Amino acid sequence: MIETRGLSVRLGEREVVRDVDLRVRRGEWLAIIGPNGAGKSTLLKAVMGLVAHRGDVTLSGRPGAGLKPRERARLLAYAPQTPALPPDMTVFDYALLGRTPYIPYLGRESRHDREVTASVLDRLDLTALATRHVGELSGGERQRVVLARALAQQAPVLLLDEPTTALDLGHQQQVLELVDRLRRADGLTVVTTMHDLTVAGLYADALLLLADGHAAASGKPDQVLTEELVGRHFDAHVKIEPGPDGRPVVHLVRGGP
Ligand SMILES: Nc1ncnc2c1ncn2[C@@H]1O[C@H](COP(=O)(O)OP(=O)(O)OP(=O)(O)O)[C@@H](O)[C@H]1O
Repeated sequence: MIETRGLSVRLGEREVVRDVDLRVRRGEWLAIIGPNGAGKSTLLKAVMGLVAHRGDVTLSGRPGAGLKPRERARLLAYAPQTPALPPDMTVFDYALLGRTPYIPYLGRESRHDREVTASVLDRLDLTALATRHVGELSGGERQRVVLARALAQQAPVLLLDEPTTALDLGHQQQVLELVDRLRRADGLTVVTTMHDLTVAGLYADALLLLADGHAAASGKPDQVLTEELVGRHFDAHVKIEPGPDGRPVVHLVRGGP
């Protein structure tokens, strides 16, 4: 479970996240949507404790502010949008870093830690790349390796910053289905930022539309993905229709603004 109250972040002269309250229960998936620069990544970083903020963050009932890094890492895993990867590290060793909250230092990992890591790599189609160096990977392969590290952490809350932007269609589906299975089977709580509004509405239970740092709308996908709200906040001309399962499908209309 994850909750924020009055979360605000000031960067330089600007308040880029303003007074955001959110609540995601165990096993729920919240997708944060919004135009470029709306504050989506900054909001995730504030929840992670990576940027100074005002307001409260509660993780699985515990105040985020008092948590030691190792305690936080056992509660919360995070896959950033553009992480710096150590180029000479192998894919396996990089994913194994996800186990560091449970081991004193790398090299002291148990057989269980290596098994968890191998299993995550397998589920993300990365076993064949396990001995390759991270610096030699394609963009989509790197993105899946970063996700593998976060999943190897086995924390009850997973924060993913645009997790599928570099992925081909098949790997997008593989990643989203895997995360979806984990939340259904294990009660994983998921918060993602996403630009593909149709995909956000397809997988998430709830959407938060962030505009200029504040929560402009929130609710079920069909309450947030309306032509009026999307048109206004993204400055886009769209048509939105229910898909085969009733979830909204967002189409761009040619000749828009
Ligand atoms: N270190 C910084 N100092 C000052 N402003 C910053 C800094 N980092 C980000 N910003 C600004 O904060 C705002 C929010 O940025 P953020 O990356 O959270 O947006 P976003 O919604 O994730 O955008 P995108 O969809 O483009 O990834 C932007 O206007 C950005 O320019």
